[in-house]
Amino acid sequence: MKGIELKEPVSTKLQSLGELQQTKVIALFSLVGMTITGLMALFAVYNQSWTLALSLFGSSSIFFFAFYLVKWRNHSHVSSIIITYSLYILMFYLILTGGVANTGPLWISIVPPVTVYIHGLRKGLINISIFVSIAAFIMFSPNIIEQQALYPIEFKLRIIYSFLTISFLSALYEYSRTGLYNSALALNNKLNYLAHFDELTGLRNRRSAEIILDDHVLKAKSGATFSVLLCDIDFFKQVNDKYGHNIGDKVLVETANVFTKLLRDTDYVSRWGGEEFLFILPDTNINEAYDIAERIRTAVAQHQVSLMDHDISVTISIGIQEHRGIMSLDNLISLADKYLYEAKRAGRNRCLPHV
Ligand SMILES: Nc1nc2c(ncn2[C@@H]2O[C@H](COP(=O)(O)OP(=O)(O)OP(=O)(O)O)[C@@H](O)[C@H]2O)c(=O)[nH]1
Repeated sequence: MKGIELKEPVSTKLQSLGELQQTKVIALFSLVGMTITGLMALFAVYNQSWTLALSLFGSSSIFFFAFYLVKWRNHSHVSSIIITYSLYILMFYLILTGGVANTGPLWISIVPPVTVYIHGLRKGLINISIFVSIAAFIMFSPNIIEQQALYPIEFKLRIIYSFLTISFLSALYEYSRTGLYNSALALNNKLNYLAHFDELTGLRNRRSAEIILDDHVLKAKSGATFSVLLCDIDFFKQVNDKYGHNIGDKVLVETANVFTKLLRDTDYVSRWGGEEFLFILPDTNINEAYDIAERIRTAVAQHQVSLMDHDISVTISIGIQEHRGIMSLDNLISLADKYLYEAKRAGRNRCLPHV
């Protein structure tokens, strides 16, 4: 049943905005990575550190490839994997060789923010733990390769301490960032829901019904038929006056439930106003619409709303109108309203016109 189903999925807009932003950041990371390693490579050439220059140029090309993938091929996931792991390999290389004047390990502080942003908190922390274990192993193990850089123990310890502190701060930042993002997403869902649905009954609201009506009026130009039922609860003011507004609300909710249970999969029902409801019945002529209206009217009249000490029931009046030819939306609704008014005048608890 389409009674409580959204035409376009909620939250997708904000979600895709978030994905778009992440794609942009991945592109930016790869661009910055490419530029920095490129500049460092030039600096290494200037210093005649040929192996370092070659590795940095290699890294710069990999970052360019990651940039190409995200920018022109839309492969942001592959690109993010390339950025992360080529960054790790470059860092291990800098720790191992010392980079320029044994300052290579200083660069590992960029690993935590990049990792948690790209991989999220859980996967990011796992990656960081693996990274720091390997980095510590390289720094603290006896020489793995011949030209391995040697660092004073105080330097190695402080590099690890500062790395852990930056990891903690990055995780904290990512935690609050995702928390805020999720609250914005939930709020967006709620606003989107309220823009299309009535909070009390859960039915579509008038705005949503008007969008569907516009669509059907347009389709009717190419020969499609549809009908509307404008329905109003009889003497509803008396229900409020006698039992109070809260019971009045309960009656509205239960009446809405009766409606949704009776609808066909293709039909729509909306809360048009206070105690007024509008049904849209696609591919339905006036005769079929009358049968449906009668079924709805009878079901509401037979339904008992259970209160603490007794039950109450209400009746409804319905004005029916089939869309014909190039009838405008206003014309369609005002004709349905005219029949509803006649049904009220004729004694209520009825559907008009008779067919
Ligand atoms: N409980 C409750 N009452 C509502 C809500 N919206 C509108 N109403 C009430 O619906 C009543 C409508 O009253 P009227 O327009 O006089 O119509 P009626 O008493 O139903 O009489 P007829 O339509 O002529 O049969 C008013 O008392 C409104 O306050 C709502 O969301 N909750």
